Amino acid sequence: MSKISVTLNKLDACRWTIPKTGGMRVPGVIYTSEALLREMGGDESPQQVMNVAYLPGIVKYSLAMPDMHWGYGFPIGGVAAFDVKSGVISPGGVGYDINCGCRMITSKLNFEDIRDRVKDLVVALFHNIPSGVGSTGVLKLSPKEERQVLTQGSRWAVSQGYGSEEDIETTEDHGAMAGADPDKVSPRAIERGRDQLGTLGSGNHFLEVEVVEEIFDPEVAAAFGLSVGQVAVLIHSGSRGLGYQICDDYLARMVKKMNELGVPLPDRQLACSWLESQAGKDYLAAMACAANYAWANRQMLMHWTRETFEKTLRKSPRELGMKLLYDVCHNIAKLETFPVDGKMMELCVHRKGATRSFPPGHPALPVCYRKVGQPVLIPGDMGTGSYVMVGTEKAYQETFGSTCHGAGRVMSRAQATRVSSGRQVAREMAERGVLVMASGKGTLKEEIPEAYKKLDDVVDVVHRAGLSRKVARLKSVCCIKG
Ligand SMILES: Nc1nc2c(ncn2[C@@H]2O[C@H](COP(=O)(O)O)[C@@H](O)[C@H]2O)c(=O)[nH]1
Ligand SMILES: [Mn+2]
Ligand SMILES: [Mn+2]
Repeated sequence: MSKISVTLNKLDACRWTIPKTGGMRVPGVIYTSEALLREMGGDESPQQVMNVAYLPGIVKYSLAMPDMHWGYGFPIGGVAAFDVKSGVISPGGVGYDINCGCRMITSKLNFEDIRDRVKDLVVALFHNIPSGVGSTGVLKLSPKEERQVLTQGSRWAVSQGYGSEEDIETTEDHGAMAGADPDKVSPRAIERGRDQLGTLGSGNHFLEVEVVEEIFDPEVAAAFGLSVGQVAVLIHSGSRGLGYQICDDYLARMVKKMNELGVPLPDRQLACSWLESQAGKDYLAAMACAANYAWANRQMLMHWTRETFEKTLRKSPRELGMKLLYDVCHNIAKLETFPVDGKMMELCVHRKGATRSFPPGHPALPVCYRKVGQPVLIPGDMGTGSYVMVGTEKAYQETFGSTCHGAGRVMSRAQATRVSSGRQVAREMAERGVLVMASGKGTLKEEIPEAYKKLDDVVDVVHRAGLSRKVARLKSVCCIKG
């Protein structure tokens, strides 16, 4: 990567701009705060915001959210939109874990109902939800079944008895992205996807039981079915080895053809293809397959979560009332329409570690949320919990309908492991009132809360900037990690 120094000009309390210099086609805009910027130290993600601005067809600006940190090519927390006619698509702008995302399940339970059963719950969840590096699930898909998963997404899982029609209604894109073509997925990726459906993954992926601690917006909270003291579950997982392999395959194909693009780029990791080229179309069709796999995956994980609650607490589905609040993706590229300079424009919006944040009235929202806006799920770390926010008109106008996706790392995994050397992380978490279990030997050390920015700080920025509004804060009670 060529080294260029980054000039950051403060625009207002929440925004810094990077002026257009060199080969940049648009300026950069970073949503953050003085404190978060200071904490980032030497992280090279502002440089990456600049690099993304070199890509052909980019519209308005190259954006980053306050949870930003270094990623492959594009920063994590990055958002960039490209004209579908003159722009490109880049696998590094989506990320290796295609359609990594979160889903939240609300319940009729109050913390009092589980207070004495938290240990039983975490043990049962850990036992029933396969997790860890390369973990395999209970299914070994036939080639025909896997093609169905890749094209039908959540609907395939529901057709097999994992959940209900109602779950599909409250999943982004109804849990299936159009245009998925399994013929654009390599045999190696298909092989990797065969036995990993219904598995959580490793490290940062988790399944967490949480309790609603504070409500900020009573009207929206009521529409989302949230109240203080209520028990909810947050699941964070993605497309497993299949998505990783698709990203890797298409990066290799696009890197090989970088010269054909005819546009000098500051970083090979920005490998991309014209949206109208065969490689661009093939990547979109393969990416949609991975997105659908991830939705089916989270649907199955949710099904086993419901079953685990039923068996452990000896309650019926009706008594538990475990309802899918919403499922959002935070690593994706989507063809969407936005106003640009007073005209509606067809764009390919890359959200890499960024969440869609659509406003009230948007036709893509389920009818039940159309009056209030899209639920936005923002996890923090295993010792903290998460926020539920709501999408806004400001995000629609300013950030191609996007907001942050989490707290975002401040330490690499290696750094976190060094810092926590000799510490009993599970015990520390228990002292904070969170029971944690992990598959990976080093996972808890890599995932210490200090490895992430403070969730309150990140959420404050997007709330003050108007990119999404606070609805509720939830506290972790127990968590299983990969
Ligand atoms: N509530 C929890 N949040 C967590 C945990 N581990 C990570 N995180 C947050 O999730 C996002 C996900 O981002 P990704 O880029 O890794 O997909 C991350 O930024 C953290 O803020 C957890 O155990 N519980
Ligand atoms: Mn992921
Ligand atoms: Mn993720």
